[in-house]
Amino acid sequence: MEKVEVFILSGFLGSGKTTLLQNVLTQEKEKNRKVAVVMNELGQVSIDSNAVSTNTPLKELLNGCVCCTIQGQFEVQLQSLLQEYELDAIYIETTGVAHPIEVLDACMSPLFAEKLYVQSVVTMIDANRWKDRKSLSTQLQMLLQEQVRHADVLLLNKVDLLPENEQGQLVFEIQSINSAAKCLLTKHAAVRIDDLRSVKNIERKPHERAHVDLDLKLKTFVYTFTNPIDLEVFEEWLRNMPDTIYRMKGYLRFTHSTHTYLFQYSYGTPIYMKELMNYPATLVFIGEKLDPKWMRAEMEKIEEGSVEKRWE
Ligand SMILES: Nc1nc2c(ncn2[C@@H]2O[C@H](COP(=O)(O)OP(=O)(O)OP(=O)(O)O)[C@@H](O)[C@H]2O)c(=O)[nH]1
Repeated sequence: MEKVEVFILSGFLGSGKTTLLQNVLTQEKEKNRKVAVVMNELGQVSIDSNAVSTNTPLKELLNGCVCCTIQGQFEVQLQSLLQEYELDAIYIETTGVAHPIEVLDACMSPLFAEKLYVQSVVTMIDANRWKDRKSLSTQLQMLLQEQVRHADVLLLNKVDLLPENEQGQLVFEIQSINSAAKCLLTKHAAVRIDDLRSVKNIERKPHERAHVDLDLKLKTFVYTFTNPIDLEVFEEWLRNMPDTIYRMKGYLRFTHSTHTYLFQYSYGTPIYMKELMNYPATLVFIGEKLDPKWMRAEMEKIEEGSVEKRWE
């Protein structure tokens, strides 16, 4: 029996892992290959799973990181995928703070030795985030380096947002950490699956531990708005929020529109996309020093501010 190919998609919060996943799933569909997805999210609510079409087998691992707290669940999910489906490939989207080697270790369990073949660890890098990484805490800087160091393929993504004359320097920095990996520059994670394959067998290096729960002070916070909110009030809050909130994603409803919007925020860039379906207005926040009490009060202020705006 052929082993099932496994791709581990790693990379910091908001670097473009889900965008890459959508790209490769489209290509796999064109090739008529049967693939499954394992999606791991830090928070207890999944937003990204809607990016995977309903006919792709999907296992979600919420509220923890495969690389530390929920390794056991991960093995169970892999096992059930292998039992339920005849697969050509499995794509594993890790949380933005996962250590790639620890996820790899989980796939290398003796349980799967005869069934899985880990094709590559692909690390997405948000070009501007990398450039300004010194503004992150020391632990997060270390994690970013580790994600680069242990990749087989490095995708320097979002180069559309980076001046062309700065690209060379970033590639140089990244390659000086990991010269064996294949390094590609991408916009919206546009890459051919074959580029994620055909990599040399890289010797796995010993790694520094950087766990979500133990070393990093990253927390998640989830909030559901009861009523539509005012876009200006919300954006005012975005401009002033602490810079230790690294990632937000979820659905929002605004007073100016009847639509639900998919909202994505990573590294200073908010994106709103009209949704065809109506989802609850639930927003997931990921950051350091996230105090739930303070966050709840802030979200309530946005709701109150939106009501006041209506009466102005
Ligand atoms: N301008 C620009 N935006 C991009 C690019 N790639 C992805 N994005 C946007 O960046 C945001 C985050 O992308 P995702 O693919 O969700 O990132 P992720 O790594 O899956 O995020 P997490 O799962 O939260 O860690 C989304 O709004 C994407 O549309 C790119 O090359 N250029």
